[in-house]
Parts: sequence; structure tokens; C-alpha cells
Amino acid sequence: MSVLVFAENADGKFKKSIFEVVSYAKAIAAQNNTSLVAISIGDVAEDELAGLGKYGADKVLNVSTTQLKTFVNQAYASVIAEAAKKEGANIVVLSNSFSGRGLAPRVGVKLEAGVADGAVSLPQQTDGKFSVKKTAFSGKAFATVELTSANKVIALTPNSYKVVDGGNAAPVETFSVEAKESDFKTMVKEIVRATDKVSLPDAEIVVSAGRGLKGSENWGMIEELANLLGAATACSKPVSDAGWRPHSEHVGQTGIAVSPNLYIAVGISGAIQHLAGISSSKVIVVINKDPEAPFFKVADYGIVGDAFEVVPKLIEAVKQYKALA
Ligand SMILES: Cc1cc2nc3c(=O)[nH]c(=O)nc-3n(C[C@H](O)[C@H](O)[C@H](O)COP(=O)(O)OP(=O)(O)OC[C@H]3O[C@@H](n4cnc5c(N)ncnc54)[C@H](O)[C@@H]3O)c2cc1C
Repeated sequence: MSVLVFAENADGKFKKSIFEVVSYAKAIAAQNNTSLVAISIGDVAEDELAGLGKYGADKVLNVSTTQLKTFVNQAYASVIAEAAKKEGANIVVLSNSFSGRGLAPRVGVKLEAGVADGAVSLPQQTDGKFSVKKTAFSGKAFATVELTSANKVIALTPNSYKVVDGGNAAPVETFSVEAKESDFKTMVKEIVRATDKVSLPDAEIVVSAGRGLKGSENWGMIEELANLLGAATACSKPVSDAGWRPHSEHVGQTGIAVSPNLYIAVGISGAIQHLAGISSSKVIVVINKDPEAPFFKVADYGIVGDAFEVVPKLIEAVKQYKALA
């Protein structure tokens, strides 16, 4: 028995969410007194792969074929399932990223495994039971699910487990698996990143704004605040529907789900469909001129005031703080 973790790369590099998921998988391996094997698919340099050992991987399997250079959901799921079988891994861990959300159920089917996607904490393993706390109902609630199958697949929500480093470089082994033609019915030909800014699903800080900002011409202060804080920018649905901001920034039930350490909401009412995408944020700050705005009910800190006065003051305060630091 061992634990297998899928380490997904972005342009040949591993992001922080992968260090989180490797650290998380290591903790599960430790709970079960077993080893942790990581698998990487695509074009990643040897030292980057070996570096996963720092976060707990005892060994790294490297799958690097031309056919699998870009992400192909079905084919990647087959490779991960084959690796799990070969390594005797009965627990497979992935990030609940865009790709991870597609992979987890497919790997689950191939391994006849119970799946817990959107996990937010380590599994509880008592009295022979294996339970995982996860987000439910588009992030509106949490559920604790019990995985009763012998094999288990867990997809970890980004920003819900701390990065634990301190290990040593891990040995890297080439892993080859016969590709099935049926796995390549749909191919990703090219991935064009929307911007080179902080990626929204991975962001630790998000500055988000809504219809209270009146128009796209007023986003300068939101971007300035986000740049100062190293944050990603986001918006409510009507804002992207109106074309004030790109759809890639739309957060909520029908948009992206985020789980940053800090979510700053400016001029957003806090409709249930918006809250669905942000409820696993650690700290929520709301700026709204209406003291009755529903968003204040879920806020950790609230500022009742006009965004056009509050945000410039906040920018000044952050600049002063940075100058002192
Ligand atoms: C099926 C369905 C799915 C949906 N999915 C989503 C989704 O994924 N994401 C999403 O966001 N919405 C979604 N919606 C829409 C959602 O119901 C709300 O209509 C939307 O979130 C409201 O956006 P808003 O808060 O920006 O705008 P508004 O509701 O217009 O609120 C604007 C807020 O700004 C405040 N304000 C105004 N001026 C200022 C100022 N100068 N300073 C400070 N505050 C100010 C107001 O007090 C108000 O609270 C969905 C709706 C449906 C029916």
C-alpha cells in the first residue's frame, strides 16, 4: 500500500497548490505508515521533479511523451490509474484545480474508488472509517463524506492545507504506459493564458468588485490595490455580463470558486450565488455603502462607506505600511 499524488505542472513548473497537495498527501501517507509516490505528466525538468521530495514525495514518476505534453483528461486519468495500480496505491490525491476536477471522477471510475472532491482537511481515520470534510452545494456548505471503498480518490481545495517543506530531493523514475487510442478522442491543441497576472483559483488574496463600481472605467483603483497586495482581481457576474471585466474573473456559483486567505469585496451585494464561490475564503472584508447589504452577514471585517472614498484610502494605507516595512 502507498499513496499516489498527481503533481500537475503549469508550463513545466509546479505551483504552490501542488506543494500544498504533496504536503497533504504526505500527511495521509504518514497517517497510514506508508510512502508517498508523486507522478508528473508532461515536460518538467529533472530538478523540478526531484524538488517534490522537499514536500514529502519519496519517489517521483515522470511521464514525458510527446502525446501527453498537453493535458488530455481521459489519457491523464488512465496514466494516473495505471501508476496507482503499479505502485499498489489505494489512495490517490490530486489538486481540486480545473484539471483535477475533471480527473478525480475519471480516476475514481478506473480504480473503482470512492471520490471526495473539494476536500478541505485531512481525512479522519478512526474505527476503520475513512471520512473527509469537503465543500458541498457549490461551496455553500461543508459535508463530511465517508469513503467505504478499498481505493480512494481525494481532490484537495487549493489554499486549504499548508505547505510543509524540509525533505530532501526525491529520486525520479521514468514511467511508461501504453497509450490507448480511445483516450485521445479530444485533444487540447493549445492553452493560451488570459493574462500573466496572479491566477484567480490559486490566489492567496483576491480583490473583487461588483456593480457598485458603476463602470469599467473605475477599475483602476481595484487593480492598483490588487497590485499592491500581490492579489488577483475578480468580479461579480453582472459585471462580467456587462463586459466591464473579462468572464475569467467572474466568481460564484456559475463562475470560478476561490478559497483565498483574504477576499476583499468592493460594491458587491453578497447574493447567495456570489457567496457560493467565495465561502471557503479564510478572511472576508466587505466594503459597501449599504449597511444592510447581505455580504456583511458573512464578513469578518466590514466597512460601511463609499468605495470611491474607502478604496483610495486603503491604497494609501497599504503604501504607507509597505514604506515602513
Ligand atoms: C442562476 C443564477 C446564477 C448566478 N450566478 C452568479 C455568480 O456566479 N456570481 C455572481 O456574482 N452572481 C451570480 N448571479 C447573480 C446574483 O444573483 C446577483 O445578481 C449578483 O451577484 C449581484 O451582483 P453585484 O453585487 O455586483 O450587483 P448589485 O446586486 O447591483 O449590488 C451592488 C452593490 O454595490 C453597493 N454599492 C453601490 N454603490 C456603491 C459605492 N459607491 N460604494 C460601495 N458600495 C456600493 C450596493 O449597496 C450593492 O450592495 C446569479 C444569478 C442567478 C439567477
